[in-house]
Amino acid sequence: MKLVIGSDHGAVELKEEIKDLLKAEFPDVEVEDMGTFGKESVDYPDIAEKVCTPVAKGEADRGIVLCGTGIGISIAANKVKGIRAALCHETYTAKMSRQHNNANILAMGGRTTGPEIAKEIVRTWMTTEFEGGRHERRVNKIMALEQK
Ligand SMILES: O=C[C@H](O)[C@H](O)[C@H](O)COP(=O)(O)O
Repeated sequence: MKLVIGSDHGAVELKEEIKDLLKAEFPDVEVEDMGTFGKESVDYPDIAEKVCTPVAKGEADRGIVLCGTGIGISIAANKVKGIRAALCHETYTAKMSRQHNNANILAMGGRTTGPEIAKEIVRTWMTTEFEGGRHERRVNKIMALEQK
């Protein structure tokens, strides 16, 4: 699996924590960091585009996007055709975002979610599969909205 990750200046530390977790616990996952790499202020829609474009094109399987709250970057991510981004603050929604919504992007906030909770969310999100069935019909309807 290939995973792309990116954050604005509001979550650069959380991004590093998550990369460390992925390296330690998911060594088979290829991780590409799309930035930002410092504390200088950047615009989260630019980061969302950098992460979501390869996922939408099928060049990466999944992505993780981070900003101060996770709100702005998840809104931006969901504007990219083919993206289903889920903003998660705890593990239940992370699990459901995979089982029911087949989320291909996980969004979190570096100013709202502590590193240990965030790591649990990532573990859950990385290891939960889409259930399909009735959920597939609904996800297909979500994707059909992009054509209207
Ligand atoms: O939803 C947006 C994110 O939380 C941003 O990280 C936040 O708006 C950035 O704010 P500031 O420019 O004040 O650091």
